[in-house]
Amino acid sequence: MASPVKVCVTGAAGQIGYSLVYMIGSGAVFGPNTPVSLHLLDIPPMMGALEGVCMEIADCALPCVRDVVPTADPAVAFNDIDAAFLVGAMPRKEGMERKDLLAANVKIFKVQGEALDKYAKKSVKVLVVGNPANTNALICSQYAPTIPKENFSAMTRLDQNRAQAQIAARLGVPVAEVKNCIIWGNHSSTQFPDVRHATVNGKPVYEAVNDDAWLMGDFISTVQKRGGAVIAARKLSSAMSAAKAACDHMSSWWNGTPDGQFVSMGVFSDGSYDTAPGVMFSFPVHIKDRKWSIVQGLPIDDFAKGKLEATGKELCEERDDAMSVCAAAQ
Ligand SMILES: NC(=O)C1=CN([C@@H]2O[C@H](COP(=O)(O)OP(=O)(O)OC[C@H]3O[C@@H](n4cnc5c(N)ncnc54)[C@H](O)[C@@H]3O)[C@@H](O)[C@H]2O)C=CC1
Ligand SMILES: O=C(O)CCC(=O)C(=O)O
Repeated sequence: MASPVKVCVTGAAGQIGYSLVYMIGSGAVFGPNTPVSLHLLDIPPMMGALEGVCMEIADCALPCVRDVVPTADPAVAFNDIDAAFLVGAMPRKEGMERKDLLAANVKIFKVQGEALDKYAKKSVKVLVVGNPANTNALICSQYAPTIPKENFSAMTRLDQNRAQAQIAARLGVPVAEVKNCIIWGNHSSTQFPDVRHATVNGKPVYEAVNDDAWLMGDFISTVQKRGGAVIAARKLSSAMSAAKAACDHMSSWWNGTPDGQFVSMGVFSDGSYDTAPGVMFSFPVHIKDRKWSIVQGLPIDDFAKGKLEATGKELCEERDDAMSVCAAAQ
């Protein structure tokens, strides 16, 4: 058997962590024949709960799990890792926007960026899930200057999955038949879920649905507000679906995207589609050999242009706020 992929999950004793470590251990991300070494990080008061999670991983008897390292020390958690799922952060409660978490959570990602820089492999692939995910990923990368910027990403795959599921439900087709839904911008209520380039069984979604008012109205707001709707119903934020999306994101990054298909990831903007360079903007990307590239040349109409501008403006504001928080914490 190959040598294990060393994978860190932060916030491993939390809600998302509980589903995520099982999915990684089951082979859903790195493959059913690839052993994994699970490095599980949480804060000192959660070490008891984390021990329980470790007992359960053992009791699952997962063939892929080579070893499990529970710890509250980032130096141990990030040591020589190949992949990181940065989940550990405060979730929002009812009535909050994700950016309300910025002041509390951005400092975590500064400290973890510094630790990744010191202890992780330079090839480490970092997925930030903790909110506000795009801006946390930006800060994390900023404090890890010896790791290439391309190795940091933020999760908008849950939004992509939500968009795909909404279209499938509307058309009464299996979800796998819907392809190439795009999430542009921020993982927030300004995100732009865009199905202008999506297909269902090869046919354009706009033709198949044949209801532009819905696609440009309720469809978009349903996806934008889905996280809040789950909080209102569960009194807790999305966890199972978030863990599944994190696995989908890392699996696409590790294994690549099929020809003709793309996925959405928050990545460093290079100014494509007139977005602000340097913010972590969600774009459609192709992935090959563990390298993503932004899909170029998609036509952007005036409606889409306005949406991209609004979400880009919010990302620039979040970036400026986050920089002030980090500067004040020096
Ligand atoms: N990008 C996305 O699509 C989504 C993002 N999220 C975000 O993911 C984050 C985690 O959500 P849940 O698991 O539901 O929260 P949770 O509160 O159940 O778990 C968070 C865990 O992180 C730990 N933690 C806090 N600070 C830490 C640190 N410095 N180092 C390591 N661990 C630390 C906590 O002790 C806790 O065990 C939240 O910020 C939430 O908003 C949630 C769903 C989707
Ligand atoms: O909306 C939230 O803050 C909860 C978690 C999340 O980011 C989501 O469900 O999309």
